[in-house]
Amino acid sequence: MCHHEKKLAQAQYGLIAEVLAYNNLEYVVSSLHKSIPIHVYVSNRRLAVFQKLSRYFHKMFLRKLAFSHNERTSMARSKAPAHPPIDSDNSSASADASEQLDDPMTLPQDVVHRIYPGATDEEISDLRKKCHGITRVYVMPDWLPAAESCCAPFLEVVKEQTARDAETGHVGRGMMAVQEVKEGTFLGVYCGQLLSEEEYLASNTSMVISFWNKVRVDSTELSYASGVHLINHSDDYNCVCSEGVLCGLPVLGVYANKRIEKDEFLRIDYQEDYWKDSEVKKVEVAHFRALEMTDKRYISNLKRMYPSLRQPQRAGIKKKK
Ligand SMILES: C[S@@+](CC[C@H](N)C(=O)[O-])C[C@H]1O[C@@H](n2cnc3c(N)ncnc32)[C@H](O)[C@@H]1O
Repeated sequence: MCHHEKKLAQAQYGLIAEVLAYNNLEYVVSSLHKSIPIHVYVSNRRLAVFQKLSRYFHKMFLRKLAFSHNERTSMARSKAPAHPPIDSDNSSASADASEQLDDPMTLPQDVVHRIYPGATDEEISDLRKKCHGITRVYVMPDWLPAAESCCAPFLEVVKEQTARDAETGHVGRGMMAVQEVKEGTFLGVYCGQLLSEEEYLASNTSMVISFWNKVRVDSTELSYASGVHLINHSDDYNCVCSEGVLCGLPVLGVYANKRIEKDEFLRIDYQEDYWKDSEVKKVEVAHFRALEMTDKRYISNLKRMYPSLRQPQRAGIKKKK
């Protein structure tokens, strides 16, 4: 790998999300895949770097995919156990993958959830027929390129998410749904700085996510970027991560794996490794925001729960006719 390529690889992994989220939409780059029409909106300034990254990541990650079959996504707190290098068992898969580089349709389809921005329902069903094993298709949501921040309009960053056990206190920021979210809804791309193995080992942050058991994305520096990096842990989770390919680039998408109610907190399973040797004590987080006594919804919720409150009985003696 030449120096320039290495620099590119270390560029913000989240660029793809950033590119899509910018308001300044001047270009439409189509057909990154030869056989599938894909449209990506990028700003003028970022077009060149985007095209370069696209080619580079495409090559690099197809190779990774080939040997990362069945590996699960997990949150990585800091020093995770060293992952085995590409061993001889995998070398044939890796070689196969290099041969497949020009043909994205030969990816190991059972682990790849492809994301096709801008695809219509017809195109999606057509894709499903053509590519066996596609289990999840993300369609680029309208809010992604248009939003001022990349956070979905139906999500909100909450400053303090409480623990379920009130005495335990808070677990820091959290993400909440401000309207009902259907099962399967795409919630955002996990973006941040792509870390090398050395950088990862030297880092000491709780904001690194590792996926394909090889790639680590550090979201420490992000201020908003879709907010999915702020989702707190719960064993009783309502969203999951899914490795995906967006316009030929690998992304880590987060989606709702069940219906999420209005005012419900988003929760994700960081998995056991994250909590092993952690200084932070894992607690069960609140699933819903407690409403202020003065909140209008508090009163209407009470009325819903206790219908008798709707028409308060007047004390007093009935007048005789
Ligand atoms: C990826 S960050 C999530 C966002 C974080 N709350 C913040 O404000 O930046 C992970 C950190 O959140 C806290 N956290 C998340 N879920 C938790 C839980 N169930 N119990 C205790 N702490 C939790 C821990 O401090 C953990 O290291």
